Amino acid sequence: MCFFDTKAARAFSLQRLNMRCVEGHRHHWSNRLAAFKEHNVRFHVIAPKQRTGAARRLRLTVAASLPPDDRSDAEASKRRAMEDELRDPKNFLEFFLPRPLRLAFFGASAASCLIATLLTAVRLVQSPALELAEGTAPRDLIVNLIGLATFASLYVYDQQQAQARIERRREIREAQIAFGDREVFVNDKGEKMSRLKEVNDDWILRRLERWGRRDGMPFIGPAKGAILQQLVADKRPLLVVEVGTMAGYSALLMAQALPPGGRVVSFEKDLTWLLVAKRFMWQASQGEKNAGLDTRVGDRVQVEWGDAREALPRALRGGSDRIDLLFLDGTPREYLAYLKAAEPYMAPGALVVADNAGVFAQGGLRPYLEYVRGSPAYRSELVACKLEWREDVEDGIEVSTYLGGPAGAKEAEGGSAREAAVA
Ligand SMILES: C[S@@+](CC[C@H](N)C(=O)[O-])C[C@H]1O[C@@H](n2cnc3c(N)ncnc32)[C@H](O)[C@@H]1O
Repeated sequence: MCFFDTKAARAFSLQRLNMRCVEGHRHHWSNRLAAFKEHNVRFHVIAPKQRTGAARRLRLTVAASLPPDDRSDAEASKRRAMEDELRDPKNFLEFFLPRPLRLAFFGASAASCLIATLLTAVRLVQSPALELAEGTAPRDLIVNLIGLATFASLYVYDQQQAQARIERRREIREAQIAFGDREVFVNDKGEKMSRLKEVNDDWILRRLERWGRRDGMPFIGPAKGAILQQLVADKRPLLVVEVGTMAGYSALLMAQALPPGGRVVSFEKDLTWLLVAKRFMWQASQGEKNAGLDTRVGDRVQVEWGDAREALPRALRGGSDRIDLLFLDGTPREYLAYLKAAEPYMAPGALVVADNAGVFAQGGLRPYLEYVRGSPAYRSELVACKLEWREDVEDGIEVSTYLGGPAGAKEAEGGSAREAAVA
């Protein structure tokens, strides 16, 4: 069982942002814990919903042992029914009157109406004149027939609803397997099962990719992201500075590829994105995968609030750390200003990576590109690639090697220092 840091959750307004990790329902903790445990359901407590006296409701995400579709043995179907029952309640009534009780009630009521209808019919057949004269039998017959129809319909409706929910869950499971959030495994009884993967940095990246693809978010995307990750892995920087965090997608990608002791300092001027990114970094540090690491992946990213043109020098001034890799992904026409602000803090040989050097080459990025391509302090080249989420739009990443200040520039003129700086 894994409890998230509820204090940190509140700090980043998780309840308000209400972006749930995985599918789940709220259940009354004390009533449901034993049953969940019995059925091997794992909890991730995200945040307390509210605390009113003894009634403490918790938001749960369920990494449950969901049964597969092809199991037919009695024990498995019993477990499936129980799990469905535990997860089904949607309102007060359903919570206190679970489906087996509801079905028993509807079934018994329908049966009693049927019996009463038959008895009344027998009475009518045996002595029709008497019953018709008294007038009670026809009335009883109608009342019982209405009761029979009502309870039988409720019974069938409830069954159909249950089937529909089971079907919907199956579709959700299949979708989760397809986009990689759920894994299929065979348990020790030889049964094929599926379970949600743990929430960690990979999980967050998959989620951000889905979000980015669906809504066309300007995250760097998996194709350019792979190039960026490779640059980080090859360069092995101890200090990466990023301008433009947004949700933290590129920051996480770089953090995954850092050498031991490496960190990413990422600047974001928009407060909402800052909070969103901090939240994702916190989530990206969860899971068993991260527990085994010296520094959890999300913890390697430090998100700073402010316009990078002022915040960057402010953050680095006075420190001895030098930037080994600078990733520019803020406002295109400001790239040159970011670079100028970072230059005094860059280590010779540092890499400067600028996103969207293809789509904005003749627009906002022009002064920046002219600078890095024309300055003797840089060796620069365009790595051509497609725009994020688009196969039909050409883009590129400008990768520039900073050869140092005036000294670097002089060596650059000599030519041989370039190779040394790159190496
Ligand atoms: C293209 S998005 C960054 C995407 C992110 N790097 C990724 O790949 O996931 C640009 C972000 O830069 C931020 N930004 C723009 N100008 C900035 C500045 N001067 N300082 C800090 N952040 C800035 C914007 O608020 C926006 O969130």
